[in-house]
Amino acid sequence: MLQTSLLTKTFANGTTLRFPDWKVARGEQWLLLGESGSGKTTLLHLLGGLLRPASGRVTVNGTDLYALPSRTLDRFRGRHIGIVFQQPHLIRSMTVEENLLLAQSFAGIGKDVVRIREVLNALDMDHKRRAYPQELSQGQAQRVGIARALVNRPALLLADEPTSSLDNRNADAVIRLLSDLAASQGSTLIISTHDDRVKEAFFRDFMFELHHERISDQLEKS
Ligand SMILES: Nc1ncnc2c1ncn2[C@@H]1O[C@H](COP(=O)(O)OP(=O)(O)OP(=O)(O)O)[C@@H](O)[C@H]1O
Repeated sequence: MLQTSLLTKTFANGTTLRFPDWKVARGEQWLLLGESGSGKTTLLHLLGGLLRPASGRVTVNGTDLYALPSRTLDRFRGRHIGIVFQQPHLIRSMTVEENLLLAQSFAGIGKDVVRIREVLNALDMDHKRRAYPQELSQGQAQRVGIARALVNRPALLLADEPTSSLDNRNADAVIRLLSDLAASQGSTLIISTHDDRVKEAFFRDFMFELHHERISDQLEKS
């Protein structure tokens, strides 16, 4: 369902990152590993249609992302790709529910409050749907970020260091939720991390490892 070929990214200062090809099948759960600066965030942004590559291709469900005009790409991302960022970046003047309604509206999907409540319930956050982001704990805000990524039932769910600001208990809960929710709705999941807690939780799954500026190793644990 996800395929990259000959991907490179060049930044304004001339830094070029090169990524070998990667194929991910529908419903698989992967960890993207690598030390700080190895390119994990860059690769996730390329996969999520957020960062145009200098060359190469990203195909999601048969669609060549960067061949789409930018407005069509935005709509495609809203419908098919959910992204959990390191910090949830919720809109502070909007309640939890309004933040999720906005995600539906960006995807061109009509208001579906039933779906919003279903996702919030799954994350044990329904009681906070009328709360504003600044009234939430870090762990709660991160769960709203996950709800926003899941609300449109994305085929592809990308999470960039989702546990970096969380304590052990919350980190554990977030990983379990991401994994269970992705599995229950058939989403493909990719989590970037250098967090050992995540590696331990994902010992049965696939790993793609980045070393400095290139992905040099692909491991499959059984
Ligand atoms: N906008 C930019 N301009 C120039 N160089 C950049 C830019 N963004 C990233 N880089 C460089 O690209 C490399 C990869 O960065 P990236 O943020 O993708 O790494 P990472 O593996 O996600 O790191 P971390 O785990 O610290 O978040 C780094 O060497 C970084 O300095």
